[in-house]
Amino acid sequence: MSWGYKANNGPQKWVENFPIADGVRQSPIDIVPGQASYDAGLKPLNLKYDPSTCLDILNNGHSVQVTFADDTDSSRLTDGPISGLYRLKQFHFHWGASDDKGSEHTVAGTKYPAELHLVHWNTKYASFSEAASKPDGLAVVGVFLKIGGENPNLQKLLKAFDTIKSKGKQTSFANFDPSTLLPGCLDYWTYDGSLTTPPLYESVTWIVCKEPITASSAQMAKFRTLLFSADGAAPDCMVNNYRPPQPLKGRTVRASFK
Ligand SMILES: NS(=O)(=O)c1cc(F)ccc1F
Ligand SMILES: [Zn+2]
Repeated sequence: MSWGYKANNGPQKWVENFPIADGVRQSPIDIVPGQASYDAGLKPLNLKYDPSTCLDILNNGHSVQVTFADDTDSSRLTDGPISGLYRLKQFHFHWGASDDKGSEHTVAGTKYPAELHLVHWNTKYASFSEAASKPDGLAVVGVFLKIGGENPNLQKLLKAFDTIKSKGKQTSFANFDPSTLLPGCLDYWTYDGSLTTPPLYESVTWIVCKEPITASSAQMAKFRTLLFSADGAAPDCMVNNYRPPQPLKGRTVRASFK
């Protein structure tokens, strides 16, 4: 049986097939603002996304993912805590069964209803796959979602959900600008971490935005209509697809803001 988020295949069991689950730089973590160190040397994030690189939207059985053409530098991240240029590969979300949980990172123990991850890979490597296992291979920008007014930019994604309800479904998805999902203020926390799903590679420079974006409770309910299960199998709601916070193990969390 493959990994998932249930009692019999979830985060507490992943270590059996992926021993790095007990590693020294695992993600997510609880971010405690009072314990983060302000680093004046941290640059502002420089994100430039080209909507024409948006390819498709997919239910991969663990999340909903929007994939981008990454054969050029036209959608990329530079500056911030990283050196070099990292290309956008995909973004996806993690969310709960109810509005009181769902994010992977937490802030002084606070869970948000969802978390967006924008996944970028270091162009010093030849591809995402090659970069994914290197200590400086990936940079993931995390954005919290909180309950508020309806988010019109999220609406474009949600409209596609009916056609990708079950695992393995995908559909073309063009001209979406992921920068419309970023908060106005790009203050961030950063630390060295890992993928939050198997294979849990310790290859991620995490960049977690302090300011959340909003989603309405109805929009959050739409995420919960997606299925972990494939067409024809017993329907299994895609909810609680988040890993809980992991031990800091001596790591420092830096803040780009005072
Ligand atoms: N949740 S994550 O951003 O750490 C992540 C990104 C990937 F590209 C692959 C696996 C992952 F778990
Ligand atoms: Zn993620």
